[in-house]
Amino acid sequence: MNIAVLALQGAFIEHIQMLKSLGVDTTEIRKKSDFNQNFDGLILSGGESTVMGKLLHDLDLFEDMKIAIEGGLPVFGTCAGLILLAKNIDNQSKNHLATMDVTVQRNAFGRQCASFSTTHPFHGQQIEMRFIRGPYISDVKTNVTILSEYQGKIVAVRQGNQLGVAFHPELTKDTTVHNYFLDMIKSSHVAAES
Ligand SMILES: NC(=O)CC[C@H](N)C(=O)O
Repeated sequence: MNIAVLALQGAFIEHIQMLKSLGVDTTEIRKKSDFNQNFDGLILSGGESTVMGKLLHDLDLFEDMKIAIEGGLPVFGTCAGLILLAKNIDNQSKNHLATMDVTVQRNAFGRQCASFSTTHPFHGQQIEMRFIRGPYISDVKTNVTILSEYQGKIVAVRQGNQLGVAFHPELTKDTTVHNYFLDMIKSSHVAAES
């Protein structure tokens, strides 16, 4: 298995380290030609969604990425990565890849100094969740499955090949969410073969 990680800005190194600890190969996406290689899934890390969104355009990666995700490439967005995937952003007019039928509210849990960690269920399993200026998901269409809510706010969702979380699993030692993503990819392979 080989997972591409958008490596322009933000917490991408931590995703790469976690994937390596799970025995998964990684491809860093820094320029358009990196995206032509073969990989099984894509991770969009936390960071600053406005910066990453702009860089995707500047580096001419935007269209290729949007087409690949819409064509079924499994994608996992954490925090700013989730914002990149959202079709609607409540407190901002400009969206980015807009592949996921969710509305997000940026910086919904307060400023950097209001960052916190908690133990909370994700898809029925208690995991450590670390929130750093994270968004929450204020609305989803019926084709979106809610995987976690924290204090009445949706913080993890899945829509087909797309997984989005408002927190930072890559900054903890808990591999549950990454394993969930890897299982999504494995079952999409099985579906494609049968
Ligand atoms: N930790 C994060 O990824 C923060 C996301 C950031 N607030 C944004 O809107 O892009």
